[in-house]
Amino acid sequence: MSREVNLSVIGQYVDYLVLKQGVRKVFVNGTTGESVSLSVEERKQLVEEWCQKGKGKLEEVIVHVGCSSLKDCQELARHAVKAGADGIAVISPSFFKPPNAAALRMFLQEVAAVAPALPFYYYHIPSMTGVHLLASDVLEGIDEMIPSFRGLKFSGSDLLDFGQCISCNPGHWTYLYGMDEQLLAALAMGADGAVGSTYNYMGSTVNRLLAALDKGDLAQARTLQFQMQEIILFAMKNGFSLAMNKQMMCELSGLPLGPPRLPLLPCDVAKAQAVAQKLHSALGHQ
Ligand SMILES: CC(=O)N[C@H](C=O)[C@@H](O)[C@H](O)[C@H](O)CO
Ligand SMILES: CC(=O)C(=O)O
Repeated sequence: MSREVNLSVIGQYVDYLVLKQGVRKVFVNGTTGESVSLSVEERKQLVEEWCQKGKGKLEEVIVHVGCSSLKDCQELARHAVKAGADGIAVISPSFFKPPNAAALRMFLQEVAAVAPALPFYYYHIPSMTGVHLLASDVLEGIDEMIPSFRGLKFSGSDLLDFGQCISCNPGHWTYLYGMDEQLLAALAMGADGAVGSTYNYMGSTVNRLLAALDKGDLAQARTLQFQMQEIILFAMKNGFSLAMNKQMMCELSGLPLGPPRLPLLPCDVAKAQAVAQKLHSALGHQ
């Protein structure tokens, strides 16, 4: 049961994101996209489909090209250039873990070097990689090593580390925060934007949060963050997982996005439906 990739729904999914959620920037083949469970060939096909179907609709397509093998990362980075991606991102390898921040920087440098014209991001997600290096240590001196380095996708809860990453900005780095339940705190710290699994169905909510903050309406931004927290906490109490997130994406988009691939197991549909119900009531729909 290899659970095949279904390329045919991507065009419709782009329309759903743009029209229903107001999401115009995507991060392809990341955690939610189960990139590490896919073959290099499948990842290439997905990138081509997203870039083609997103043309004229999406503003930015960042492609995650991280793998255990540096060679595979490089192949995917070269492919992302050809496919027309706007940027690439890389996680730390996690079976053989980099022994220190310098080793991870060297790994990132070797990937970035084959696609020097593409903006390059380090994707920090210690809960998944088990690599608990400080992101701020990884960033030390990275500007000189990787001229295309443009920033960080930070999916961790350590706002001390995140703050230190922001305070060392040479001026042209972008910070994307990836813990949806505490985005507002990260924005206060200086995050520029957000990438997260729940924005597949709370994209419009997070857009309202960002707009409220831009207007200086902190009370409204808090209200929206608390609503998002209520939904995420309810999901957590029901066993939130990548599989549940994917089922939520099916429920909310109405598209057959399918179950995850092994070793993950599908989520109980009734649980995802209960979370979807919670989402509607917390956000005041219906
Ligand atoms: C560890 C993890 O999967 N992080 C995701 C993004 O990177 C988040 O979007 C979380 O799924 C979300 O914040 C819920 O905890
Ligand atoms: C959600 C997210 O950040 C990812 O899929 O990588």
